[in-house]
Amino acid sequence: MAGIIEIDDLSKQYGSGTKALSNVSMSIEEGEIVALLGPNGAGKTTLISIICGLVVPTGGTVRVGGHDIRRDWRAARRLIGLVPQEIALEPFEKVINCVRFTRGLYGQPPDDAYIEQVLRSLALWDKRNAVTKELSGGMKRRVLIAKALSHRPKVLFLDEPTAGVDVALRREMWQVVEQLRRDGVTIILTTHYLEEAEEMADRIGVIDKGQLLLIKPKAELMGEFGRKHLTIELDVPLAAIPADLAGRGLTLTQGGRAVTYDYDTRAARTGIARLLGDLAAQGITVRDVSTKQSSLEEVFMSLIADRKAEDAA
Ligand SMILES: Nc1ncnc2c1ncn2[C@@H]1O[C@H](COP(=O)(O)OP(=O)(O)OP(=O)(O)O)[C@@H](O)[C@H]1O
Repeated sequence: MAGIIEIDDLSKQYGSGTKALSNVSMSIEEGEIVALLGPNGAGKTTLISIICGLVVPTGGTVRVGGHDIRRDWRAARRLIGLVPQEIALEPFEKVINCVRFTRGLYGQPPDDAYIEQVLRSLALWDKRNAVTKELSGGMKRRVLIAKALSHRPKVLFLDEPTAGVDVALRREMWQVVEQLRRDGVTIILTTHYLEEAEEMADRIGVIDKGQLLLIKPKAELMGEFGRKHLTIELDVPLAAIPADLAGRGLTLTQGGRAVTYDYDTRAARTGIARLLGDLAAQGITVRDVSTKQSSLEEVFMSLIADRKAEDAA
């Protein structure tokens, strides 16, 4: 079955000559949350802007709900809401009017019952008559979401929804997104916060230099690229890794009181049993062991670093 968004062989070269996207294809299912990650200038905003009809592609096609975004742009755009990164609100307008106007701009008839539902779901109903300049940063962002939802889109784009906001506000935003997921809205978000993607996304796409490096379910990505770190706490501190254990990828940490060992979770043999045996053979006694899964941040950094190494070769 075709996804709610079907992107096929999409490319964009700006007039300046910059190739911002190269042959990107992906399919997004209804109800999914997809996080797009990539360094600055990777092409994420260009991709979102093309789908939302703000930038014209130089090649390829995009369909939203089966509608081609160029030939059938009106129908495609009706299905889309965009929450931009920058907060731009009319400062002296009441919250409820901002949302009503946006709905009108989409050519939709007034529907105050629906707008009430949206404002309530975003915990803005009590603030409906406040002018936007009186709102906190977190509330303003929620007004942007309310505006983007005002015409009942099926797909919501969030461009760096929590850029520059504090941890408490970020968590609040995650809860809003979780609520939208429960309402069945398909969400595509860009973020520089890896923990955000790890927290919210079903699938993660990594874009670098205009190319989609991969798009995978989060769990699969972590399993495939993830490594585990084993920390072995020692009874007696070591001054150095014994010569017999050199070349085994061990690092002395905690001022010699621990040894860390990185291993591939997919490997047939992790080497842990052998390592513990070899430590015992050296007369090194172990106080405790613990393991830690590498974070998405580490996975992402290693992906981008591999690309840089390939480019340099
Ligand atoms: N209107 C434009 N005209 C010319 N070049 C542009 C334009 N918009 C973006 N670019 C270039 O296209 C490339 C991709 O930019 P884009 O904004 O899509 O990246 P991004 O992944 O969203 O970056 P960031 O994370 O910094 O927002 C960059 O090299 C950028 O300089």
